[in-house]
Amino acid sequence: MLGRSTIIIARRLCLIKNADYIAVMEEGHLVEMGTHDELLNLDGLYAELLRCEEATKLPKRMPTKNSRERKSLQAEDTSVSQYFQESSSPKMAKSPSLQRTHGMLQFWRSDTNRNSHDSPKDPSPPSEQTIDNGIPMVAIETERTPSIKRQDSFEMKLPDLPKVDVHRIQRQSSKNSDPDSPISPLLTSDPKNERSHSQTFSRPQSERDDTSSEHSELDEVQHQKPPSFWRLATLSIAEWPYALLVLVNWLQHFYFGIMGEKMTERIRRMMFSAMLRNEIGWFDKEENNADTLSLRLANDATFVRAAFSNRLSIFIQDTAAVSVALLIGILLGWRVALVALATLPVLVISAIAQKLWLAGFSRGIQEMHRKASLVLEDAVRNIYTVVAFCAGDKIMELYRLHLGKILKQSLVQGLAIGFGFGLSQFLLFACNALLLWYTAISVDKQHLTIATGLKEYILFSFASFALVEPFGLAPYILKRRKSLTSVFEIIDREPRIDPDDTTGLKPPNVYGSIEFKSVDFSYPARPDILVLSNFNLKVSGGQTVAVVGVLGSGKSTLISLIERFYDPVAGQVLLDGRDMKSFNLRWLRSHMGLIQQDPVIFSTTIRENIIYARHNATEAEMKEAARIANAHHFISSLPHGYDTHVGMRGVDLTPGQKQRIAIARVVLKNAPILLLDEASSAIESESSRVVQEALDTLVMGNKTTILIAHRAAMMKHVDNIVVLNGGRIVEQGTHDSLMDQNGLYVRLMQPHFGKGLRQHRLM
Ligand SMILES: Nc1ncnc2c1ncn2[C@@H]1O[C@H](COP(=O)(O)OP(=O)(O)OP(=O)(O)O)[C@@H](O)[C@H]1O
Repeated sequence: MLGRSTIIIARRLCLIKNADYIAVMEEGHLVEMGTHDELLNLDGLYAELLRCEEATKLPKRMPTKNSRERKSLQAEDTSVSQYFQESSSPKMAKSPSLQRTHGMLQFWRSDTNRNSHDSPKDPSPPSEQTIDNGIPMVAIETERTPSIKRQDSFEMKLPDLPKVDVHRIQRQSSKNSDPDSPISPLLTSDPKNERSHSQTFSRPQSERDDTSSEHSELDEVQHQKPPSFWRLATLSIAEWPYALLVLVNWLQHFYFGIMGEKMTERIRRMMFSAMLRNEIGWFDKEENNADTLSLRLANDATFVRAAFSNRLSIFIQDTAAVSVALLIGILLGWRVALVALATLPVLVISAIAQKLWLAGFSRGIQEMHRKASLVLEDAVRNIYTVVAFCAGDKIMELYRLHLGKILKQSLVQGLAIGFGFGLSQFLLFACNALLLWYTAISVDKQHLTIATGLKEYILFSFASFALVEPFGLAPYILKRRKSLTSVFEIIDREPRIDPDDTTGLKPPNVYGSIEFKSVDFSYPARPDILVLSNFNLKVSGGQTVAVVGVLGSGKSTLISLIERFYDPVAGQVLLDGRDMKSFNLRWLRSHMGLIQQDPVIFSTTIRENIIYARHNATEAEMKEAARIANAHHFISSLPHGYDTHVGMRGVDLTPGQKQRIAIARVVLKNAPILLLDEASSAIESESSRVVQEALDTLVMGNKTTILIAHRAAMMKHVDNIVVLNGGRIVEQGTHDSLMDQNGLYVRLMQPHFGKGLRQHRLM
């Protein structure tokens, strides 16, 4: 360490003997300083510490030759410790100087042991006035004035409260207790007697006394042996439950965990299939949008698991704990058990009130926070408008207003919550205090021993927690009962149009004639607005009918009614002269090929997307369908061909490519009825040409086709054109006849004209 300043904080003093300076600290003060030799000559704290360190190096316990010698040494120890106990008050014993003295006493004891071992015939301790090195005890006490700590002075200032003479009661209770009873050590055990359990069960005490002197040495030798594994088998009855507890806990979590996982999986599966079974009208509702449903699927099932599986395990555990506690409590002392029972309702009410109180209050604030965050959401969504109108300050002001309201509400609620919470806490502690008070009274009146009293008190303290816990769960379940009911609402709901209904007709042949007979229709989400009113239309089998009209005139609605996504409010939709409702729904839909305005592409491969229509289609059939749809060329040019993944909802494809895949799917399905909702926009011009060619090929067949079209070129090839306005047919005929009429149809066929027309609603 040459050329370097070194500061060592030493715990082993022998390491710093050669240090230039040794500083001895006590309670933050420097009390001694000097070299090793100087400090030894000073014979102060350093010397004392050194002696203690030396003492700890000695063997802790020197073997004694026989029990008589040990007894005599114990007697000496006792006399010396009595000397210290008597000569210093309990408060004084806490002072550091006296602790040091005590450390010296320890040192002296070991020294004595060593001496006794060396010269057993002269076991007498040194004079009471001197210990080791002849340092006078009195001198130590007077030299180092004991510092009185804060808690000492606090204790001294306490009023002289009445105290229960614990020692007297315990002496009496130990006299009264039956040592031969096998239950007594279990029921009256205290930490001091804890080790006596196995002794009690193994052998009566009287026998032990007789043979104690002979066996004590043997016992000692046995105790010094390292415990073997088989010693586990000799655990006493009191110790076995702890081992069992581990096993039972493990089993509880294992089985309830499995049960919970299975339950979650089953509920999710049931919810998912129940959701898919519902009619389209159900999905139109605001509360059943995709985001909400996926959230419900994720959260509600987990909640049911939490409510039933996890809570059930806690409930069973707590019920068992309370029952056992009550039983033991009554066995130990029925009086205290009755008082504990009386306090339980108060505990339960206070716990429930506390949780309901908190849940109720937080709900209001949460709602306010939600409203405030809507301001931000609105601003972010319309950020261009906000920035363009320099409306940032205005939005900020609005948000500040919301926050101000929340602050005001929170202050009021904070006070109320504080009071409610305090009250329920008070009740909790008051019940505890009552129990403790009554236990003390029972001990004082000698209805109970102090050990039993303490056990009863601790037992009921734990039992009250176990009792309150399941009731505490009630508000959680109440609060989330909406989720609980929502799960069963979804699972138990009977769909208005049931795809799993197997009772419907499945005729072997379909001619494909479709008729709308006096149909009134409004969407379930907007029941007051009639989209179709007294609508009549007949499409013969194999005929191609084009439906044109302004935006929102009800064209797509016709297709939805044919597919039975919805049922008419009044009137009938007929297939081959029979009400659509009389057919089996799966059969009906399998005879229709639908291409929607915005084609649906699943996030899988192109192959999977095409064969979605017919899973047993061969490779050749699939490719032929793609060829008819003008899709084979572009698919083959992709690196993975038909096995190309199209990304989420087909984001990797252009709208035209998506449209052609959808057409290929319908071609593959080869259904006798075609329903085409032609996209009027969103297809790039190049793609538009190939898409239109594909559609033209599709329409040219001899299938019944209902086509929502926007192109004049297409209209020339159709058998009948229906012009809709406000849910009514305003014109009908071939292209040429309608052109001659020079009505709405002519205007609609002018490029981009139809979009400017407003529809007339039927109310
Ligand atoms: N699911 C729905 N729920 C409620 N109203 C709807 C629903 N679908 C359509 N509508 C309304 O019904 C009316 C007719 O819609 P429809 O889609 O049949 O018109 P469209 O003529 O096909 O229009 P577009 O050419 O834009 O597709 C419109 O006013 C529309 O807003």
